[in-house]
Amino acid sequence: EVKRWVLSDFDIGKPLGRGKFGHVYLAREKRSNHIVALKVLFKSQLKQSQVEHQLRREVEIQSHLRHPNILRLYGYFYDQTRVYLILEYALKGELYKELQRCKHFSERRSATYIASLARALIYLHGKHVIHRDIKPENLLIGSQGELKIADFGWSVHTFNRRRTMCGTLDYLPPEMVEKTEHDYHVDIWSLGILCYEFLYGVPPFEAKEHSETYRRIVKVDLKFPLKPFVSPAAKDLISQMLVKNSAHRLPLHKLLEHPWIVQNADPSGVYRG
Ligand SMILES: CC[C@@H](NC(=O)c1cc2[nH]nc(NC(=O)c3ccc(N4CCN(C)CC4)cc3)c2s1)c1ccccc1
Repeated sequence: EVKRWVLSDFDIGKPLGRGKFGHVYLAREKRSNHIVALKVLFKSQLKQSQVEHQLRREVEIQSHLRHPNILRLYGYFYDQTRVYLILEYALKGELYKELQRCKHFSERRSATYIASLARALIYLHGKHVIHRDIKPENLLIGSQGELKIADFGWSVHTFNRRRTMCGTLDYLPPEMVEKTEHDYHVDIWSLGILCYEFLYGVPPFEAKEHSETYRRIVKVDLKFPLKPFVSPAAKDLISQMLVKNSAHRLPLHKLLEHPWIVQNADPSGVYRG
């Protein structure tokens, strides 16, 4: 009984943002007056980059997920030239812009976000899904200030593997940089990178040249600046996640019991400022 959507089912509003292969618009479904985000992707660009299979997987995976910190995908449709994804509207926008505005987040805000993302990843991994692209640009903020993981374009079911990668290198764990096999531990690494960037405002292995970032990642050349002040407990958590041997990274359920999370994360998963 899957509904066949068409563009005329929606009133299109202002453009919300843009990403690879297309734009996302505010939209209202006419019959229900339900506000959604309509992601419009160009078939020509998808074909050119041979990512149609990735988009099919994104839709397949995201449409079956139900979690407060994972952006809902309600449906999709296409016409001659474009593919449309009907997505949950995240009212407070893009996390990376908020991070740019604040420079870096407090320990309480960072811990609250990291704990909610850990719970979302536990849910995902429980469904044998790896997101593989956890970074500020793929995180949105809902109406209550809660984080929503968006853009499952790089997610995979664990039984199949990926070959090529593109986009920012900063979040890649050693095993993906060295193109060895990888599994759900990659998301633990990326969450550690994210925690560092929330607290310091920059990712830990950032460098001018890609080759230098590569070298720092595979070496796990982790340094903690003196400014801004970050507690030893936070550094301890990050150091337990950014571990080269993926099997030795702190498991996500252990992360939720870590003293820094227990003492700083708001139990509701919502940062109220
Ligand atoms: C994560 C990238 C991805 N984006 C989505 O899928 C997206 C899905 C989705 N749902 N809701 C969104 N909300 C917004 O984008 C948004 C942006 C700014 C807003 N504000 C402006 C400042 N103001 C003070 C508060 C309100 C509010 C909502 C987005 S983006 C993407 C990928 C490819 C192509 C397009 C988009």
